[in-house]
Amino acid sequence: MRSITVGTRGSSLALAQTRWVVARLKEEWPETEFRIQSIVTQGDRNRGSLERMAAQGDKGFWVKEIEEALLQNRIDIAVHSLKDLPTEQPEGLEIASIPRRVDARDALVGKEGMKKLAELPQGARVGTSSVRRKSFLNAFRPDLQVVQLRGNVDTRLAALSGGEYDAIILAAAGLIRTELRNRIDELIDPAILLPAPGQGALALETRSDDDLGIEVAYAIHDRDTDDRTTAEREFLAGLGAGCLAPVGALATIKNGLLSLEGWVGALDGSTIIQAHTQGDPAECADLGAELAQDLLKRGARELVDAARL
Ligand SMILES: NCc1[nH]cc(CCC(=O)O)c1CC(=O)O
Repeated sequence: MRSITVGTRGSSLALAQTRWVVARLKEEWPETEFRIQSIVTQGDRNRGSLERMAAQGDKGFWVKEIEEALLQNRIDIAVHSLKDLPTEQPEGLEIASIPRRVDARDALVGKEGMKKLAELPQGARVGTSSVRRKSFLNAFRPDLQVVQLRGNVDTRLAALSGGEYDAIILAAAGLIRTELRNRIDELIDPAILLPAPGQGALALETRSDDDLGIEVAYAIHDRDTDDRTTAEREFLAGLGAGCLAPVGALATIKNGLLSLEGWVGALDGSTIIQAHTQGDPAECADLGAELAQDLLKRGARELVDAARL
């Protein structure tokens, strides 16, 4: 029996999404044995210094050790949250497959009586770790107190029960994949808060010369999700930004037409630049790159750079 080792981070979300991937792969390749191996990354070790890493422009802190394990043949397929994966692939590695996206949206989880963003009382304390969500909250509801909230999904929910926050915002996909869908009080309309590029999608990464690993991973590839997230990630790359920038993007495909929304904001919400484009899904990469150029002409670089300082 041939055996494939699938590597991922050790968080409950990483393991849940990897078990999902392996179950799907097993359906396609019943004769193959799959093992799961968890790997500790720099992001897991140094939670407190995430901001410093972002300031230094370090983009790979959730994936570096996992990519080393791939390159050293310790694992054959790596499972990442696509939004954590830098837009440039290291030499010798490639994204072999992007499975079907779950839900790209952000979710609000609130205390009793704090179940909708628009209905939160003045001054409510909202926890989030992301500069994108912070920028948006400051723009949409400047009266709210945006409070730092770090850690994995379980830690964040525990902080909410601990009473430190009135509500928290996190990716819906993370809750759905860890079977906490029932905790979601509101799926925030992307017309209000655009998700992070690639949010809610996974990436299966392999060695570029591993034909077997690529073939195995590709069996669960989803073309629509690939086109959509390619447009979003080219937009992010075109802005010269990474996953810790105040950048939102969401592509949808309807009747054979890809629509892409892009957004960049100042951390304090004082400035927001947004734009929209649409076209043939086959042109997804160009659509993303062009939208980035559009926003750069309107001052987006300054906003991306300001968030780094
Ligand atoms: N940056 C952490 C991270 N990376 C992926 C997810 C959620 C799952 C996804 O977006 O696919 C999360 C947590 C969050 O943003 O709430």
